[in-house]
Amino acid sequence: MYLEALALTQFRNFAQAKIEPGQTINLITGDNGSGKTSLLESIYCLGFGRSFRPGSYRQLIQHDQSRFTVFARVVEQSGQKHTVGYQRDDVGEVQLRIDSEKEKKFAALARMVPVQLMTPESTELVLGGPKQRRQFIDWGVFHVEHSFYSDWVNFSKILKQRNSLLKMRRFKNEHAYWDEQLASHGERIADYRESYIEGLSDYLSERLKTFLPQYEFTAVLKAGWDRSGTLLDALNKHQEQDLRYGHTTVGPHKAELRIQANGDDVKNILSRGQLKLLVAALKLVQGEYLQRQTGVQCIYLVDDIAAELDEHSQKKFCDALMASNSQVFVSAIDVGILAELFSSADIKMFHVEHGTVKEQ
Ligand SMILES: Nc1ncnc2c1ncn2[C@@H]1O[C@H](COP(=O)(O)OP(=O)(O)OP(=O)(O)O)[C@@H](O)[C@H]1O
Repeated sequence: MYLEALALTQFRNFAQAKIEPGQTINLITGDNGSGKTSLLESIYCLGFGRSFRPGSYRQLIQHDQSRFTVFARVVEQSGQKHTVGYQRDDVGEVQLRIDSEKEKKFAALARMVPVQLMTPESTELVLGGPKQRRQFIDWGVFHVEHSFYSDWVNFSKILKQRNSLLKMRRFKNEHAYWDEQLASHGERIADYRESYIEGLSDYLSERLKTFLPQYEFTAVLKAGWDRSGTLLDALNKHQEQDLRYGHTTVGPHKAELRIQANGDDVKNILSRGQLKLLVAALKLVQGEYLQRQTGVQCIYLVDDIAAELDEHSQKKFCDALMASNSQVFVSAIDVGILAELFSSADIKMFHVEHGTVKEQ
């Protein structure tokens, strides 16, 4: 899929802005503080319902205004078009629209706008805690396996209930009911994740052979409990411990994806630039896998491509972005080397200046 039109109202420093992006490479240029990242952020909001930058949603609303709106016309692989709209006001009220109809669930919008983001901070995916990697896997599973979402929502609700009972030490009487529910959703979540990582692994190995050929990579998924037994058994076994800690210590919410290079944690072995290339590989293959499994193409948002990548690495990354045939939005201060890197692509250029954007 791709965005045929994007319109922002009172979003960050944009009072009103409209663009008609190209189907492949879109270069967004402008000085520091002009609004390049904000433009990418607005697209990200359609896919995630929140920003990738720290702070509250209120910071997305233009100063002295009371709401922001992001609107897009989405073209599916089949050629079918839909309009999607996301509005949020300063008291947190959210209005979602798909084809002018009100929509209650953000997941419906997210499904229509699969977005992958690369920023200089994206290395947190491998340097940060396991939650980042669980979110990475879950993005993929959510878009590939549609029944995952209801298991995930139910699991999260029950986990919250179970944890509050554990905290109040009122767990014992009710535990059988909660544990059975939690275990059945949890087992399914683990199965989905396992088969997703299994499917993704071949694509990842291939991509890493080009990106970082000097290393042998492995990606091992730990389910969050010992899967030689059931989750129900693990919950029973850890009940004393859970009561002591006041929360559930086993289950898919404790899953971890361990990525190693030459048998060592990538954190210990790769340079900053190599880590960025690894993360680029992870994000690219998620898009590739999504397309293979569902026929849907995701949108790549790339903020400041040059940061920490040498020219050789930038070329590998840009070549892979072009080969994906997906819609890509790349921000940079000036066109500089980007025009050369993307010279074989059909490029559309936009220039941002003080919250206004013009096609060039
Ligand atoms: N809610 C808001 N209302 C109005 N202006 C805002 C709001 N939030 C941020 N800004 C301003 O919007 C401008 C654009 O920021 P943005 O991060 O998008 O710039 P950029 O072009 O990506 O800059 P850089 O090249 O430095 O990364 C900044 O000057 C910022 O102060």
